[in-house]
Order: sequence, then structure tokens, then C-alpha cells
Amino acid sequence: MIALHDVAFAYPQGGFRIHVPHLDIAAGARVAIVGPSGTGKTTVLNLIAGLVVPLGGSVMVDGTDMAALPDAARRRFRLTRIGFVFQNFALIEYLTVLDNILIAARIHPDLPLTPNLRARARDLADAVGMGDKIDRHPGGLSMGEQQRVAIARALLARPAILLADEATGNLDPDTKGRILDLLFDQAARSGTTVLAVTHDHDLLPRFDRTIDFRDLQAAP
Ligand SMILES: Nc1ncnc2c1ncn2[C@@H]1O[C@H](COP(=O)(O)OP(=O)(O)OP(=O)(O)O)[C@@H](O)[C@H]1O
Repeated sequence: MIALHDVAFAYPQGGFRIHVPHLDIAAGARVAIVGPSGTGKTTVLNLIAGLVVPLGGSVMVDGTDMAALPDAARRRFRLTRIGFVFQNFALIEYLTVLDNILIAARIHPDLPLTPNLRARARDLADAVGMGDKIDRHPGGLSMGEQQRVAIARALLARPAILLADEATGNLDPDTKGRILDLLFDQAARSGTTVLAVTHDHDLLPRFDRTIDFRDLQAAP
């Protein structure tokens, strides 16, 4: 489902470089990535999502080489096939909670804003415990509430792949367990492959596999 081969990447500024010889993740797997801060875990999620493009190598996602797609096609692929829970949530302040969950439908014609999709967004808001706050704006929410909205948003289109960057980092232990249950339950229903960066080692037994980021890299 996800296969990185000989991927090299460098940010234009700052000098950070990364080289990933191999990363293979099977369809439907639930995989955690752990590793020290600042080593490139988010960067690898961004490469898989096509948010950044490698200098060389291939990033195969569900049979498509993200590195070889033109910008518009890569964006379209991401919006329709990939759910991404960003570390900083990336919610849009001028939109309500409900409209944030529905954002992909606002910006992409492949995902029309049907009554069914609205109903799914409301169901997801309920499921993450935000059903009574769908008319609020992100600025009026706690960090944990914003995180739950970001998770509902990522699940909206039943993505083939869910990329989660510290998706439960701001939640208390009970809520964390419940939200992870929801995330895995939704993923299982849609056959979604889950790749989650986490610093929370208590959660690791819940994943099928854990990758230590330091084992993934080789010197450029
Ligand atoms: N846009 C950018 N331009 C230049 N350097 C960047 C950019 N984004 C990240 N970096 C640098 O790339 C390195 C890897 O960052 P990244 O966010 O991928 O690490 P991480 O392992 O996810 O860290 P954390 O666990 O703290 O979230 C860091 O040194 C960071 O400062």
C-alpha cells in the first residue's frame, strides 16, 4: 500500500536531509512510527502525502508514484485517498467545526457536498464527542477538542490511508483510548491503512507493527 524506495529529501533551507532506503507498509496495516524529535518523522508523512516531493526515489502510495505526479494530480490524490491528522491540526479559524470536518468537500469536486456526506460529518463529530459544538470555531476549542475535530476531518472521505502525526497527543488517557478505538474501528470498516507517528509508547501494543525511525534511515 505504501512503498518508499531510495527516497532522498532535503528542505531548501536549513540543511536538513533525509534518506530512506526502504519502507513497506501492507494494505490495512496499523503501523506506528516512533523516534526522537526533529529526526524527520513528519517529513516522511509529508512525503507520503505528497505535500513535499523527494529529490530522488519513488514514493508509491496505493499503486501511484506520488513523486512522479504533477502538482494538481498529487493534490487531487491526497484529497480523495489520504486522510491526514496534522500535528498542529491545521483547522481553519473562519470555518465552524462542522465545516472544518467537511473541508475536503468544499475544495474538491471529486467529493460533492451531499446530504449523506453532511450526515457522515455530523456522525463523526458525535463519535469524537464534538456533536454539541459543531457551530463553534477552532479558536474557542481546547487543544484536545481541536485534535478530535482534526481526526473527524481526516476520516470523512473513508481514506485509503490515514496519516496521523501525534493524533492523540493532547488527549487525556480515557479520551485517547476512546479516540484510538474510533480511529481503528473506522479504519477497519474502510480497509484504511493507518500510519501514525507517536511519542506515546503506551499505545504501541495497539498497533500491528512499530517502526523505530532510526532504523529507517541511512546516511545520505
Ligand atoms: N519547512 C522546513 N524547512 C526547513 N527545515 C525544516 C522544515 N520543516 C522541518 N524542518 C526541519 O527538518 C527536521 C525534521 O523535522 P520533522 O518535523 O520531520 O521531525 P519530527 O521527527 O517529526 O519531529 P517531532 O517529533 O519533534 O515532531 C527538523 O530539524 C526541522 O527543523
